[in-house]
Amino acid sequence: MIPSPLPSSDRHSDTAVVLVNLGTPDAPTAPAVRRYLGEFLGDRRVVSLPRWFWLPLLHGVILPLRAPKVAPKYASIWMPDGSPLAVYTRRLAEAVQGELPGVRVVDAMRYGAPSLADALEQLRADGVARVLALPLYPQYSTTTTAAVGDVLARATGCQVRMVEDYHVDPGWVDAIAGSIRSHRSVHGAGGHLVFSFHGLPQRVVDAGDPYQRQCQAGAQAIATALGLDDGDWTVSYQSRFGRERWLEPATATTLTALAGRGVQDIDIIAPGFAADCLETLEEIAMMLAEDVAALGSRLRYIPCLNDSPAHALALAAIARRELAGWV
Ligand SMILES: C=CC1=C(C)c2cc3[nH]c(cc4nc(cc5[nH]c(cc1n2)c(C)c5CCC(=O)O)C(CCC(=O)O)=C4C)c(C)c3C=C
Ligand SMILES: [Fe+2]
Ligand SMILES: [Fe+2]
Repeated sequence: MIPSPLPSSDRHSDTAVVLVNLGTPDAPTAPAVRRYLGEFLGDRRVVSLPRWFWLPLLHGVILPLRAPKVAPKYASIWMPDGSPLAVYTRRLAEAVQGELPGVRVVDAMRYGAPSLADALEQLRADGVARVLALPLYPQYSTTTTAAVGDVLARATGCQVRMVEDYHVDPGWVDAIAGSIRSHRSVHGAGGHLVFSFHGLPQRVVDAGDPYQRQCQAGAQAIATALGLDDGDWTVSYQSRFGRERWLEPATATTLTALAGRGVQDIDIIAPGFAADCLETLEEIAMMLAEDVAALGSRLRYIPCLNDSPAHALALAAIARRELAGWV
């Protein structure tokens, strides 16, 4: 990875903050989607089926079928500078850099490019001694955050720490609440607010993953900050993949029930995603919005925090606090 040009004070800093996101294809084409999904779904943190069974199925059946189906969806959300997830993550790192002079801030991806392993190697080569990794997953999961930890554990030549989660961090809760408030001040308050989080297999949560508990606690903190009554908001889970049981209720089911109850305007936000991506822009803002419209209601999507100043401030505060305690 070629680091972006930075003021010399930052380039020569002995401390770095790495914002780590999931990753995304580098083009909206079937071969690029296949490469990306192959790396992502090939990680045993994400799919823990026995390798002898899963890898032939993944590469022989799932990827050849899924990549050509998903590539046009990526094409429908692609930005002039690339995949939204990559573009917003890069801009967010620049915004956080603005809040943390004297510390070098870079972005990296767990799967695909710019790869986290390459970023760590580059930082070490540049003489950085301390690296604070901030996975852009507000809620901890063994499927996502721990997979970042796997790469960090292999880093050599510098000290590495990781922020485990920030699901009820006051600055982050305020940033999300502020974004909902300003959306509602422009469009009016919808009849109901849905917090839609990426789903997980129920089996993963049953094995002790704290993800669902953190999603619930975070949504509750945001609802409290907004002064919402219990009946005015719902948590749901989207993006089911595969045949086993995933967390419930499913976002699609929740939206159908709300529209069926006659709720005209439904606001929806996805606080598990730091940056807009396929799962928000295509799945929620396009597909689910169409489904809701067909039932005679309106789904109003509130974007992720992306590279907003409030997001940069919240993440910079988390990083500053971690670095201050690192003596
Ligand atoms: C077993 C499969 C999956 C698990 C477990 C999973 C957990 C998980 N994922 C995110 C965040 C994102 N996922 C994204 C895309 C995506 N996720 C899966 C599967 C699992 N995710 C697939 C197959 C895909 C690709 C799209 C598709 O084929 O439908 C994305 C968006 C990436 C982008 O390029 O825009 C994000 C972000 C979390 C937070 C999470 C566990 C908590
Ligand atoms: Fe996912
Ligand atoms: Fe999806």
